[in-house]
Amino acid sequence: MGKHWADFQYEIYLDGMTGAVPRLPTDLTRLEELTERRLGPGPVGYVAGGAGDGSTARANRAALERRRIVPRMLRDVHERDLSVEVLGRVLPAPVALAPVGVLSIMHPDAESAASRAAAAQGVPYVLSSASSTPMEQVAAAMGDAERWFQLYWPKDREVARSFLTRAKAAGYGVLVVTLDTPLLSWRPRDLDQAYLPFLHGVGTANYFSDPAFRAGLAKPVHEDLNAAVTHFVGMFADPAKTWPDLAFLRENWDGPIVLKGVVHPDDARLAADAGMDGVVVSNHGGRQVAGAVAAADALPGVVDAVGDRLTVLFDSGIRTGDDVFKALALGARAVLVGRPYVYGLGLDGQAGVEHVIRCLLAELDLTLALSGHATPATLTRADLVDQRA
Ligand SMILES: Cc1cc2nc3c(=O)[nH]c(=O)nc-3n(C[C@H](O)[C@H](O)[C@H](O)COP(=O)(O)O)c2cc1C
Ligand SMILES: O=C(O)C(=O)c1ccccc1
Repeated sequence: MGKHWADFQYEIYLDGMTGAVPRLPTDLTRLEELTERRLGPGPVGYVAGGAGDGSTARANRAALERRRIVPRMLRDVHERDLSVEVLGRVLPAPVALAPVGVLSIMHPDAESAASRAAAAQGVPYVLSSASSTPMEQVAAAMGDAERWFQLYWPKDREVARSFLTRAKAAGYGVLVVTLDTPLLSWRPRDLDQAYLPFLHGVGTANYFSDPAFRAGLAKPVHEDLNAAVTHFVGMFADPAKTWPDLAFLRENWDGPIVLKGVVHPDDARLAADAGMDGVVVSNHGGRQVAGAVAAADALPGVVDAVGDRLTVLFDSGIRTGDDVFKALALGARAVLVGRPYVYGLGLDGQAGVEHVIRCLLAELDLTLALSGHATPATLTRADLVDQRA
C-alpha cells in the first residue's frame, strides 16, 4: 500500500480548527505572482521567463488545459497506490523535481533545501550541472534518498568524465543528459534587465570545484573570477555534438541514461538505437525554442514511437495534480516539475518545496480517485478528450 497523499487535505482542515491556514496557497498556479512580489523582477524574470515572446511556455499550458478528463464512476477507489516503477526503481508517486540551475537566486539554502524537501517526501531530486551547490554537498544533504544527476555535456572531455565519476561516487543513480541547450536561447526578460547569474559565478559550483575544470585555469578561481567564468562559458555546452557522441556517455556511466529535451519521434528512435534507457519529452519549460511544439502535444507521438523500448518521462507546464494525470494518460511514466517548486523554495525554503510536492500529489491522488482510478497504471488516452478535436 502506498503513502496516503490525500491525507494532506484533512491535515489542512484539522489545523484549521485551531485557526491555522496554510502558509502558501494550495493553488500552485498562484505562486509565481507571490514570488515576484517577494523577490523582485530579476530572479523571478529569470525563472518565469521563456524564449522569445513566451509563446512556447503558454502553449505548454494550453496543451494541458485543452485536454479534459472524463471521470468514471463506481470503480472502488477507496484504497489507492500512486507508486510507479521507473528505470528499475519504485517511486512512491509518478513525480520528481526537475533539474533547475542557480537556485541560490531564490533562497540562500538553494539546492540543499530543495533536495532535502524531495528526500523528506520521497520523490527523486534531479540535480542540475549548473547548481549553485557542489553535487557532493547536495548528496550529503540527502542521505541515501533517490537522486539523479543532470548533465550539461561539457565541451571538455576530461571535465565531462570527471562530472560522471563524481556523480557516481556521490550516489546519483540516473544520468539525465539535457540535449536542448547547446546554446542559451533569446530570452527578452533576461536581456532587457541584462540579468545572467553565471557571469557573477552563480550556478558554477560544480565547475569551480572540479579538478579537471580547474586544471584548465592559469590562476585559482578566487584570484581571477573573470577568467574562471570565461572558461565556464566556453565549455559549458557543445553545439557540435551529434548522435554518435552518445557512445562516450554509455562507456562512462553504467546506470540508466535518460535524454532530456526530446520532442520528435525520430529523435526518440535514435535515442533507443543509441542504447539509452529513457527520454524526457520536454521543451525546457518553453525556455529554449520560441514557437516550439507544446510538450504535451509532442508526448503521444514519442510514446507511440518508443513506448515499448524506452521509459518516457515528461515535463514542461505541469502546475497541478490534474496536469500530472493528463501527462500520465498521454503515456508518460512519470513527470518532472520545475517552476512550481522553485517558487516554493523562494517563498519558504525547504518547507515551501515540501508544500508544493504535497499539494501536487494530494491533488493528483484526489483527481485519480474522483475519476475512477486507484493507481496510475489504469490511465489511458481514453480518460481524456481533446477539446480541439
Ligand atoms: C530557472 C530554470 C532553470 C533551469 N535550469 C535547468 C538546468 O540547469 N538543466 C536542465 O536540464 N533544465 C533546466 N531547466 C528546465 C527544467 O528542468 C524543466 O525542463 C522545466 O522547468 C519544466 O517546465 P516547468 O517549469 O513548466 O515545469 C530550468 C528551468 C528553469 C525554470
Ligand atoms: O536557464 C535555463 O533554462 C537553463 O537550463 C540553464 C542554462 C545554463 C545554466 C543554468 C541553467
